[in-house]
Amino acid sequence: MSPGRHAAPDPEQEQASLSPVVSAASELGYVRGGRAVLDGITLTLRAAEAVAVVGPSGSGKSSLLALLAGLERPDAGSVTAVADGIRVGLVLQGYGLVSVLTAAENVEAALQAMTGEPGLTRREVRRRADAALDAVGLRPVADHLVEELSGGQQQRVAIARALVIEPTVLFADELTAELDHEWKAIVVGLVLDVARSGGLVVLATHDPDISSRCDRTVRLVDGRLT
Ligand SMILES: Nc1ncnc2c1ncn2[C@@H]1O[C@H](COP(=O)(O)OP(=O)(O)OP(=O)(O)O)[C@@H](O)[C@H]1O
Repeated sequence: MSPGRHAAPDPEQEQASLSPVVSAASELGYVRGGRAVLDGITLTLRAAEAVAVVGPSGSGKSSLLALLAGLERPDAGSVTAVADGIRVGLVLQGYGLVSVLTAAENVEAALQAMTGEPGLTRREVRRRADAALDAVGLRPVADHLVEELSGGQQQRVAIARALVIEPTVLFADELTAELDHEWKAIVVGLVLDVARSGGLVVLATHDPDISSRCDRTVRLVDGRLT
């Protein structure tokens, strides 16, 4: 037996073996309607991890995601995106799709908005959009207007739009709220693949099936981490 095999882990060595920090929140405060929606949130998020944000309705999960994604500004503290070249995929409540465009056009728009992909031909954009829609079972309705799709189909378009850019960070709010059991399992697998490929995934969820598949859970109660 090698000497020191049972020695306590060296904290410095443990730190070195952790994945790089992608985003860090420090003492975040967020006030809306005259009350503290989030208070004193300090959180370190690393590459290659899937983090579930759980807590009762109204505890601040969506607000925390919005701050981490840079969609809202904190009233106290800060969010720092540490890694370079972050490509962020978002699946928000309400989805934010353009209802008078087709499913494929919505997904293509995300690719076209991407910087750093010179020489992406029209044909290649469509090919990638079709592949992303195929992964969520929507290839047959790729040319349908979003407003003609069901809620669950619209949710899957939003997921395809987030995944098509091959995100290095993915924030999703109630990712599978409108999906049946079968699609839920498939979509959660696709999203967790982002973390398995070295990305950061942050999922706000009420669903224990989803949080149990994540690497780590952070719990909010009344805007504070518990
Ligand atoms: N713009 C706003 N104005 C007033 N109150 C707000 C605003 N945004 C959020 N809140 C309040 O902040 C609290 C947290 O909301 P948030 O949507 O972040 O919670 P949540 O945990 O995601 O809830 P749910 O699980 O129901 O989606 C709620 O009480 C909400 O009413």
